[in-house]
Amino acid sequence: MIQPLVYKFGGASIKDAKAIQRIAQLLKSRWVNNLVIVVSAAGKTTDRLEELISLSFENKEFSRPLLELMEYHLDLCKGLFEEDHSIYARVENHFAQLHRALENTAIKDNQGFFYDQIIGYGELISTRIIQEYLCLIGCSCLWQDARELISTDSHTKMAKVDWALTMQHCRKALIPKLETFPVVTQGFIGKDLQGNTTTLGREGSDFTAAILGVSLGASSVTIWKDVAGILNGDPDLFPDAVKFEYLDFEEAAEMTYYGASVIHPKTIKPLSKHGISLYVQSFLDPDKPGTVIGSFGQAPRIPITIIKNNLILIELRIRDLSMLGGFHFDYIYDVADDIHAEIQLTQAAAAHLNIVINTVSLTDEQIVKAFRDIFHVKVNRGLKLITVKNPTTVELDHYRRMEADLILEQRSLDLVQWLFKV
Ligand SMILES: Nc1ncnc2c1ncn2[C@@H]1O[C@H](COP(=O)(O)OP(=O)(O)O)[C@@H](O)[C@H]1O
Ligand SMILES: N[C@@H](CC(=O)OP(=O)(O)O)C(=O)O
Repeated sequence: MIQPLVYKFGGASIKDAKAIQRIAQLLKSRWVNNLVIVVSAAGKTTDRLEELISLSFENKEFSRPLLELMEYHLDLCKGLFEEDHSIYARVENHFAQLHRALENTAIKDNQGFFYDQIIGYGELISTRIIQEYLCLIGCSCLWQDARELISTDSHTKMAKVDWALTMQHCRKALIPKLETFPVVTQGFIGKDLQGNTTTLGREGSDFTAAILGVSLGASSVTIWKDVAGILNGDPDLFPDAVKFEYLDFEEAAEMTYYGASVIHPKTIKPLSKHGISLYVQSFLDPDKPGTVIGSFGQAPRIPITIIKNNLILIELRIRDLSMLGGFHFDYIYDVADDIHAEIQLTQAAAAHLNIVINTVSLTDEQIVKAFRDIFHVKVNRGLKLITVKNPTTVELDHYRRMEADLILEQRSLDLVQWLFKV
């Protein structure tokens, strides 16, 4: 069989009926059997589901916002299907299940588990709508439950992928289907060995596309976004940002690590390992080339600015006055791993160490407890990290003017990072 192709569409690309019609035309003009279409929840559905989950935890009334979310999906369908189409009953049925799940007090005690059983409904519903609509316009395709493909551990809210099992499932369950029909499946969700739904972390659908791309030995993965490609800064913040035509895997991975939110940070590594090119293209202008991420070697040295908010600075001072050594670094990375915190920056001095992490769901108490055996711990919240790769005097002068709020600066030859109080 010809190598599969993976396309991924995020929430913005399917936020209303017009947007769905646009991506359906994009797909129709590129229609081939061996296409895997990974889709996220429509618009801001996942945010709405998080709000419903919080209401349910607090034993507050959630019927009204749930109804509004259902109305949003039914309205979306009205712009695409005739009144008597079976999709309406299907969507209503999903919402009835969702209502029951939100009421299920038996699983509410385990908050992470409860979250995972509910948050993926957005994807389950959106993929039904997209698959039915594609069939309606003559693009016959199959709906595939991603949980039958992506196998994970049971870690809630950010499960780890079991690559060997996932590859097995993809070969067995997906490849035979792709011989005859393209497949529409969900981003973001998987299943653990007990058969429970798991999730890959917020905005994890890009990662799903990479997992399926690797597991199927795809020829390429294309992520369709509302931007022209990867730019050297977020266009919402830097209107003059320029697009990269080519970007090396390493450079792209670094950008996502420092916080460029255009691609989920876990997406690049597996694709790079298997030499599968990643295309980032605009669903608003699909015929225009976007950015190709691959093995190109050194990228042009233009400044790249990445801004990341809501970070936590943890100041660690060694308790027994010994000097900082390899043991301390091993220790903090192990602890960070245990508490599922990602370290964004470290700065070391003789007997103390500053680390910046991005896990805001941890309380100060949890953070202090995690490190206190070895360190005195101080936690500072709500910080902004600005990272500039290949800085010129323009960026250096600009950010130096914000000195009053500067908490920490770190510089190397081709990278400057500033941590600011917001
Ligand atoms: N370096 C960058 N290049 C392009 N877009 C960026 C960059 N950094 C941040 N963005 C933002 O990423 C957004 C697209 O990502 P996202 O909204 O997560 O897409 P989706 O939900 O469709 O997966 C753009 O609208 C843009 O504002
Ligand atoms: N719907 C999920 C997963 C995702 O990746 O969405 P998007 O592709 O729209 O960022 C979320 O919002 O977290």
